[in-house]
Amino acid sequence: MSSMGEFFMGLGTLMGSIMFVYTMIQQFVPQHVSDYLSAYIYRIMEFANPYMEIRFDEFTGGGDWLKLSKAYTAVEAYLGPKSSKLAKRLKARIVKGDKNLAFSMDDYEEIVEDFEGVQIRWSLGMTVSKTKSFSRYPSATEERQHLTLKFHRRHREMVTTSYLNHVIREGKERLASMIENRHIRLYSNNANEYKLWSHVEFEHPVTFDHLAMDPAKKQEIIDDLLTFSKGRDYYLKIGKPWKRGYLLYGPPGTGKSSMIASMAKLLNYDIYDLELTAVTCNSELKHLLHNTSNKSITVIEDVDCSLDLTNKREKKKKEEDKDKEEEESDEDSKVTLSGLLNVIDGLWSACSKERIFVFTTNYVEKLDPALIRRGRMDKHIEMSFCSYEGFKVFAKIYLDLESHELFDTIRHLIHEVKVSPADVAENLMPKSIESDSQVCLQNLIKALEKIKEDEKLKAEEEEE
Ligand SMILES: Nc1ncnc2c1ncn2[C@@H]1O[C@H](COP(=O)(O)OP(=O)(O)OP(=O)(O)O)[C@@H](O)[C@H]1O
Repeated sequence: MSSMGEFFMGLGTLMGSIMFVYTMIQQFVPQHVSDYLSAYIYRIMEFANPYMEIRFDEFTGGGDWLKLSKAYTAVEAYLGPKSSKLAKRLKARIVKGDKNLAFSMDDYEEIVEDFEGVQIRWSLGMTVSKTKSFSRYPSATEERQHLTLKFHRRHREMVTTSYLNHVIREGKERLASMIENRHIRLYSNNANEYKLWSHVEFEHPVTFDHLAMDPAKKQEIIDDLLTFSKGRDYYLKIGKPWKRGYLLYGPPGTGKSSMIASMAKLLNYDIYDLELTAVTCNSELKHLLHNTSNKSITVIEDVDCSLDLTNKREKKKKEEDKDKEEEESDEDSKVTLSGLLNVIDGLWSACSKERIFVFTTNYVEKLDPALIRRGRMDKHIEMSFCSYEGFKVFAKIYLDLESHELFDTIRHLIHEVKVSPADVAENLMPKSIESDSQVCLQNLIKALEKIKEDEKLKAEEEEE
């Protein structure tokens, strides 16, 4: 390690001397001679420097279309444990859910590791953009990190093949285990004006076990999700992007949001809660979706309320010619149905893997058929009023009861009225930890009888 350090000191002195002499000469020679000399000096310096560099930038792409580099992320993960052992200056942070501090290399810090007898130097640098823009995405465009790998050029072959393969493989393995052990994140696109997405740790305790619905239907959904998550080879074989769309529809309080939370918990995917009304145009929508991660669920809740995405468009189409319709829909909102279809279904959708889209609505009949056709929304799931099976799930969870003489009365009542699972849960839930299960069941019966009575009165009024 010291020999590499000594060499760099020696090399630095030599370069410094050459530059000094060159600066002196420059003052006395004409410009064209100076240009000629600088080209030569550059070549001499390159020749004298036996070390090579490979740089990994934090972001790839250009302008506003930056994407976090996968290679950088893998290298960063690989260097994590090495930094805490080798670096003299470290950054420390607390990772939520972990008792220990996590360490990484500080800015401009270097570490040297030995790989099969070869010394390899890693350093963390920073590029700060000179032009301070006032765009919505300053963090990505103005301050970017890069990791640089330095080694002797006689090891070029080994470093660019076996060493880097080893780095990327180990980094990816570490990333996978970090993702498995970390908390699911809930991202939102309208919480912070300086970031595309802000996130919180998603700590919702609901799982599929808590969902009150027909057990066979629940199992079908679980199987579908698990098959999807293991479907890498299948999607490659059929030549389609690895993505799946779910449409959850049904009245309020039937568990659509709880279903999304359960899906994320089952697959350990992050959730991107996309608030369409906060998106100003199709291009911003594209940018937002381009910056979501693989293994994630993008959710658009109450899609019927989100801009002009309902079958109004279909009706208009019949009445007016196409150009006029496009103009009008542009006036209504900048995010158009075709813009949305393009990001979930077009070429852009193939830029990521293992992605789920979930749309929810209380009014499925209002949606444009183009939005929900099979292939786009692969699975349509009706979340409906509470069934006797649903009630049994709540009774088991809240009261630890699997049977009771009052269950029969409840079975008949639930069959006769339309009551949402949310209402059943609300009325059955014990008012205090000590509440008697008999009392809880009686409360539910009273509530169901009241609903039945109200429905009867309403029907009579409508008849009159
Ligand atoms: N099928 C269900 N299983 C278990 N709990 C449910 C179910 N449906 C509703 N709930 C309970 O009712 C509450 C509201 O449910 P949730 O928000 O998931 O319904 P939703 O269909 O998304 O409603 P909305 O359409 O109004 O957004 C939750 O606290 C949840 O615990």
